[in-house]
Formats: sequence, C-alpha cells, structure tokens
Amino acid sequence: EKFPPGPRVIPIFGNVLQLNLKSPIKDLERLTKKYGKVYSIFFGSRPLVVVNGLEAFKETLVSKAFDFCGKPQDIMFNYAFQVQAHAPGVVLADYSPIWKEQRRFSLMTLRNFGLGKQSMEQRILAEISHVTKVLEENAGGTMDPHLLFHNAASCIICQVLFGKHFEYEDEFLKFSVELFHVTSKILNGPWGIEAFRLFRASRQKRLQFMAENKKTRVPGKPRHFIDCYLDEMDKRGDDGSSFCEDQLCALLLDLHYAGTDTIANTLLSAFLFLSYYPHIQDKVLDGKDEVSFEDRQQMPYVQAVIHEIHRKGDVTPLGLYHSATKDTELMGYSIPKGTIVVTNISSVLNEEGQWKFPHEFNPENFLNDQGEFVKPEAYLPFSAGVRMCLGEALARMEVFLVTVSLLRKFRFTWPEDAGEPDFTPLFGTIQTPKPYRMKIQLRETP
Ligand code: HEM
Repeated sequence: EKFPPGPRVIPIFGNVLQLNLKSPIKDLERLTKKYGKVYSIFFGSRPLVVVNGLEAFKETLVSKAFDFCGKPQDIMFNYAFQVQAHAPGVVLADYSPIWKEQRRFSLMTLRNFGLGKQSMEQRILAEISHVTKVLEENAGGTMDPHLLFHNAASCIICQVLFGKHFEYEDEFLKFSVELFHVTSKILNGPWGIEAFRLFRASRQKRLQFMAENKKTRVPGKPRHFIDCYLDEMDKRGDDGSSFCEDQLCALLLDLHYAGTDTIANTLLSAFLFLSYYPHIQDKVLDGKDEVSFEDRQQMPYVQAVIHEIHRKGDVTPLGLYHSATKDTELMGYSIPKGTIVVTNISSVLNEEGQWKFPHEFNPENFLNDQGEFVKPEAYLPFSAGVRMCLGEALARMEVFLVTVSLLRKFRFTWPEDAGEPDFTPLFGTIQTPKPYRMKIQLRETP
C-alpha cells in the first residue's frame, strides 16, 4: 500500500512515453525533485523503483544489503547475454549460492594474479607500451582516441583471462570490442535478434579458446584465469559445487565485458577533461620522472585527479539493476519481493551537498584545505555492498597507470578549431563520451 510514488501510469505503456529513454538522467532528476529520493516508474505494467542520493543508497546497499542484492532474471538482456540458464556467470546472476561461489573464486583469482602486486602492474605497463606507440605515430597531430582506449582496455583484461597480448587487428579483439560497445547501449537503441546472434557467436569463440588452451595446459601451473579455473575444477572433483566449464565460459564473457567498456569509457572521459584543462596535466607530473602505483599514497593531487576521473566519468550511471530478495521496506516505503531496484549512481556522484564542485571536473573535490587527499562518502562509482564491482582494484590500477604513463610522455590539448567540448555523455548501461579529437604533443624528455 505504501509503494513509492511516481508519475501517473498510462495503461499498456506505463511511463515510457513520459521519459526520454535515450537520455533519461535529466528526467530522473526532475522526478526526484517532485517525488523524493525514492520513487517508482513503470515500464509497461512492470514497476521499477529508482533510488537516488547517498542517504537512500546507504539504506539500499549497506544497511539492507541482503534485501536488495538480487538481480532481475526475466529481462531481455539476460536471455541474450547468458545463453545458458544453469551457468549464469556473476554479473547478471541472481543472489544464490552459485553466484556467491563464483564471485568469491573470481575475486580471489584476480587478487592472486598479482592485483596490487608487481606482476599485474607489469602486464598493464606492457600493454601501455602499445598505446604509446600509436600515440607516437600521431604526435604533432590530432586523433580520436575511441578505438585505441577500447583496444587497450580489452587487451589488459585479456592478459588476465587468456595470458597473451592480442594485436589490435586481431579478429577476436575487434569482434569483442564491437560487441561490448554496441550492446552496452542496448537500453536506448533498437536491438533484438542481432544481439542474440552476437552473444552466441561470442560463446563459440570462447569455447574455441578454452579447447585450444587445454592442449598446452599443465595442471597446477596456471598461466591465466582459464587455467586457475580448471585447477579449481580438478580440486573440487564431484563435490556438487557449481564449478563447470559452462560457468567458466560465462565468467570469461562477464569479466571481458565488464573490464573493457567501463575502463575504456573512463579513459575517454579522462582525456576529454584533461585535454580541455591541460594545466591539471602539468600538476599531475609536478617534476616527477618515475611514477609507480605503489607511490600513489604519497601523491595526493594525483590521487585526487584519478578519483575525479572516476567521479565525472560516471560510466555506469544507473549501476546494474538490483531486485528485492524479499518483501521489505525502503525509506519508509513497502517494496515487494522481486521488484526491480535501479541504483542511480549518477545522482550520488553529482549530488549537491556532497561535493564542493558537484557539476564541474575539479580535483579539489578530493582535497581538503591542507591539500591532503580525502574521499567523500558519496564516492561510489563502483557501487557498494554485496554486489559491488569485483574489478575495482584492477580498474583503479589501470586508470592510474594509463593516465600517469601517458601524461609523462605526451601533452594533450583541445584542438583550436574544435569549438567548445560537449561533456554530456551518450547514455547507456555503460555510457560513452561523445566522439572527440585530442591534440597530441610529445613532451620534451628531461
Ligand atoms: C571504471 C571501471 C569500472 C566501473 C565504474 C565499474 C562499475 C561497476 C558497477 C557500478 C557494478 C554494479 C554493482 C551493483 O550491482 O551494485 C559493477 C559490477 C561488476 N563489475 Fe565493475 N566496474 C568497472 C570495472 C570492472 C572491471 C575491470 C571488472 C573485471 C575485471 C569488473 C567486473 C565486474 C563484475 C564481475 C561485476 C558484477 C559483480 C556482482 O554482481 O557480484 N568491473 N561494476
């Protein structure tokens, strides 16, 4: 009876005609002003509860984390993406022992692979050298970095999953980058049969990799994620756990997808802002020649810039839909089991009252009066709680290393003839900055 309020529902359509689905963020902001931090909208006859702002986020994701950690199953994207119901992977899997087991294993494996340790850093730096090469070829001119950053992000996660470098011309790399980029905009574009076809083709390619890999695998000597998973399967035998090759195949897509488009768009957004505000680039370097991930704690300004990149990047504006695991309450409203809950991450990352400069790209958002690094509570680009992003550590390391390494070698500026930049991104489950060109100059080596 006390379901969250919302705009008047039109039979059959619900509220879809009242929302700009191509770019709904402004509409959601308008509805917050009218109905408060928690309200409902209807897609046809199906209600979605939208959660806005830090206070409502904390109740949803932290204090009532287990009431809201489900994931809706009967939506179109799941049918296209998952392919096999018994092997749901992690990203779209409902809250269940299977999800828990697979998430824990993935997290541990990413960590043991050297996250926070030297070896992961070396893998990332090796991939950055390919980016540097392309930028060197374009130095003195301008370029659209779109494909370059997608290729780089995809290659880095492929190093973890498959243990090898893919050339930027490789068919698998090109196919994957295109697949992720197109389908992450599914919410606002025409799609259907084509998405189903692409995800099925992607599964065939992953199965092929898994089969090829077995030929060179030495049990107990893992080279990459696939090997680690197969070792785990051997260890578990027939213990009735959820570990199986279909799950491995699903996880490969989850991690490759989640690790490519998010990072690529964060980097695109980073270099859009940095090109327009080149004075920030000079302050990042501040006379330092060598910068390693290890040193970041001693570099408050660099930390502030990287965090501001993730905040203004705002790449997953509505997170990934949650669902209520039982009949529960949220901010005084009744939420029936199974209700889809939309976490409007964008509303928190730009919330007035939480940030010194909510609407501008400004590293001061993460610095106190003494110039020390501080992280406001509303810094939630990776969400929070039980379903929080499991690639956060890798994402932070990648964005740090790519940004700092490229700034050491190049200076990026906004082309004089490019007019004013449009910072409003193209909306999607993962959103993308509008295409732009940046001017690239080699820095003088000291
Ligand atoms: C800037 C980069 C990234 C951002 C902003 C980001 C953000 C997010 C967000 C908002 C979620 C949804 C959390 C929720 O449902 O409440 C998520 C989930 C997830 N992310 Fe990321 N992510 C990033 C990079 C990565 C990377 C590099 C990987 C993999 C290596 C990854 C793997 C995942 C997985 C597997 C999930 C599902 C977790 C689960 O449901 O248990 N992400 N991410």
